[in-house]
Amino acid sequence: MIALSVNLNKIALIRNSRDTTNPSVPAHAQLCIDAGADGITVHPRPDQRHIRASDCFDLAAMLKVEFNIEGNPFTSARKSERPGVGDYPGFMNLVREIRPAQCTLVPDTDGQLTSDHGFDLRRDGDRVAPLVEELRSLGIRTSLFMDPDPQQIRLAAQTGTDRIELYTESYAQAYRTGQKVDAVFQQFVNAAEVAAEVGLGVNAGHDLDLDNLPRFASLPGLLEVSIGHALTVDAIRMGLANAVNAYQAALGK
Ligand SMILES: CC(=O)[C@@H](O)[C@H](O)COP(=O)(O)O
Ligand SMILES: NCC(=O)COP(=O)(O)O
Repeated sequence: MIALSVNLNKIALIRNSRDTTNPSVPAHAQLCIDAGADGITVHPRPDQRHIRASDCFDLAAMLKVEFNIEGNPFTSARKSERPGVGDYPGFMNLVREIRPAQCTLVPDTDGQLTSDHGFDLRRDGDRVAPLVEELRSLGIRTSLFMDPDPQQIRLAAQTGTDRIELYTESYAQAYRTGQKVDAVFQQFVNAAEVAAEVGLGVNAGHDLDLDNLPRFASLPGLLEVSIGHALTVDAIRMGLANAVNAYQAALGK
């Protein structure tokens, strides 16, 4: 069964547009869980544009399902520029204190609009491996955000990580345009086969939606998808519980 981890970034984005606690991130996490979500994902960025460090602590205090915290491990602490909002402690400091079930390392720079590439482990593998070792020593399952590149995935195994998360934007784009969907999906199949060969679990995410998910769910060995943007948009139309049910159905569950 492929786990559905709902990313709550966009719930926090709506909240941050006012000085308010509405919508409540923990309350919406509970709605997702009550509707059958298998996990909750957040991506606290240094500018705290959506998920704040405080959200991560609030979620950690109430979640009874897997908590996956995603982010760039090399970000440093940053003072909040917004009155009443706590400072960003730095990604690794946050994860060390919370110790979520899973931590997905993502090579985003601070100013990126969204995540748009996987790790280059030829360049950064020596920096990433010690962090993977530390996180695993804290009992945290690790995952590295990767492009569907077999050579990079082989390098990921050398870091000691438990899993990779395949960055699925190229598949979503192919699906949107109807261009070369089979060929692009085959790249992900090849990547998943290499991951299995080198002993890595396979997660996936970014721009998965109700249209492209059923086909992607046929990926061999897929363990988990984390979905936020499209699911939140669908929830505006059909309600959050119905959206979670629809995504679970799209996963064949
Ligand atoms: C790594 C990834 O693709 C997502 O986890 C990320 O959370 C998207 O970030 P935004 O919600 O800030 O676009
Ligand atoms: N890791 C992907 C994720 O958590 C959500 O990505 P998206 O569905 O918001 O594009």
